[in-house]
Amino acid sequence: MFSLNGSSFTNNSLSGVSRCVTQSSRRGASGPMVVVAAVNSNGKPGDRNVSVLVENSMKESAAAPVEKEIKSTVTGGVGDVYGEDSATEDQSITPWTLSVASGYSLLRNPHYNKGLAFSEKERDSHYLRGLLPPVVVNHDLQVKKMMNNLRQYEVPLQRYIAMMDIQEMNERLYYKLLMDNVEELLPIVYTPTVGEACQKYGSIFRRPQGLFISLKEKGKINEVLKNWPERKIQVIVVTDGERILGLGDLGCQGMGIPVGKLSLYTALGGIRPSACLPITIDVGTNNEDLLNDEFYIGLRQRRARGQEYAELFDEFMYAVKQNYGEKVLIQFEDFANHNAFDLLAKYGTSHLVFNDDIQGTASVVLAGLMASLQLVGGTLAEHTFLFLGAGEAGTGIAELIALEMSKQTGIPLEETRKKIWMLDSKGLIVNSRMESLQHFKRPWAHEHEPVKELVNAVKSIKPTVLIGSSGAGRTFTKEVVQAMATFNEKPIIFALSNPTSQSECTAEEAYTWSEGRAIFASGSPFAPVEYNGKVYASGQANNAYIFPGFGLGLIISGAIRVHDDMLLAASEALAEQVSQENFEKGLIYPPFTNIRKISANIAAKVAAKAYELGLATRLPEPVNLVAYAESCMYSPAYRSYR
Ligand SMILES: O=C([O-])CC(=O)C(=O)O
Ligand SMILES: [Mg+2]
Repeated sequence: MFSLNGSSFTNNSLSGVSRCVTQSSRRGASGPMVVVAAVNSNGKPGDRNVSVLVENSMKESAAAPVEKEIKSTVTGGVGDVYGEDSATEDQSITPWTLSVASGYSLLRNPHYNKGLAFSEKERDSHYLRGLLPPVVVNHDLQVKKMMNNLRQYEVPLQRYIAMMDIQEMNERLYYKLLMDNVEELLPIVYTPTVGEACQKYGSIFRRPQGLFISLKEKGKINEVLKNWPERKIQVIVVTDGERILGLGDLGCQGMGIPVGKLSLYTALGGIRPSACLPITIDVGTNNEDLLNDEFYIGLRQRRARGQEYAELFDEFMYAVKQNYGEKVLIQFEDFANHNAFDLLAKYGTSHLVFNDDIQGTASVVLAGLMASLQLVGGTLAEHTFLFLGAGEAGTGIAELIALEMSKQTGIPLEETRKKIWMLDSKGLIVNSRMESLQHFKRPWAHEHEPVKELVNAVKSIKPTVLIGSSGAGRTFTKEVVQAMATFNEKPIIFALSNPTSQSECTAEEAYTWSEGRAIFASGSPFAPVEYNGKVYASGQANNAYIFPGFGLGLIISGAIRVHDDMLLAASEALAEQVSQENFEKGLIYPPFTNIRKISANIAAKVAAKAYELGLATRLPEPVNLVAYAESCMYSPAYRSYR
């Protein structure tokens, strides 16, 4: 129920407007205020079948006399809850209604705006007459026009900015564009262009996206969360900007990453946009260039560490739980190693948390390896792995591979780990270095003489699989790739570091130097390569394949914790989606064009695992989880407003 005084409401899907009202009314604020009441068809408050009347009351000063206006009521259909269609919501609360002060504000609200697609009837009933030119177009034509416009821009960053503007103008157009043109637009809103966008985020800054929580907000994070206009949050992606892709410390400008990841949660995984919350924790930056950049948008100080950092983070984590409950998924993204492992360990037992760089990357790479075995033969345990880079991605992947090997063979984890070697900036990780190793590297120290150079490690260990997770570009040299190709008929080479500039080698280098024999995948996309008259298309081993479906699976099952077995389930689900036709082209990942179907399959396996492990709270378990996952997905189709 709602109360006009704003003292109580129970619908947890309230728009931000109504929540603001509730707050300001409670405090008796004298500033600009919007009073929201929910009424039933008789105009009485408190019915489920609500109309929301928005009344603008400007009581601020004599210059702004009380202004009352009750205008248009926009009503949606069954399946939508407060303007959002997703069965991850309670479907019984329908229909939804939104009142807007005027047609003019409707056109400026990205959640509801349809632009030229408003019908004649809608133009009549929502005060839009004259505010739009006469033509009425459909969604498809809008998409076609926007794609034509986007393609005029030759510089990817310009396309990124144009996409930002579309998102701010018309959300459903943005998501339809992205979904209908996923292969073309993923490299724009996501890796690699998002990396450049973060580097220049201050300069291209327009309207803020997401929530910025800096040291200035210490002690007030609860209030900050309440400033966000949505109440029913299902996924948070949070970064502190210290290790943005392979680009290093970009401080507050790392915000592009949570924003981009959450766009994918919606477009690829079907989580409704209003349930997604991008957050950047700003504790400063050690990036001198940014500290001296007049357009930098973050705190101009060096990074807080130790207790100051821990306290801010703790306050944040508990405020999140308090505001959004224990089933909100918190995805950690692009933290530096030293924080990434600690935060995951610290909050993994009290919150629904997932580190995409450790766990999402691991799951996508394991899926690619499972698929590769169809091309090269053998079991996982029969292969030997060498990693360049022993940080979050490298050790995360290694651990998941070792776990899967152990499950398949019954050999203890300590033993399966011995099939996996790692080389960091100081050389091969060997027992004699044990004392000085960071804790997350220790399980990977094996008996071997010290080796400094990658090429020498390759020659000595003779891996069948070489994985780059170093963040350092062009480190798989010709000599390294050629060495891999001398003792492997089909060397498996994954150059995972992002963006493209940091990739350990290019697709062209991998195919050319291995004489077309490599099974190659990379974190950032590469165009198909022609070598000796044959075209080689490579796969993108990017966690974008996993996290949207993984998150959907957690949400639809009401999971309260993440478990490694769920990651293994996600890998299996993804590997199963690689078709014979894909294999024939040498592909070990399915194309992104089918990503929603892939995500539904991943979600179903993850959810099934959550039920099996007793970690699911949404009961009863749906009979057909794939169908259920699909039915839960957000659609960007326009609603018609009565
Ligand atoms: O964002 C991406 O493309 C993959 C990823 O998580 C990273 O590189 O940190
Ligand atoms: Mg990342």
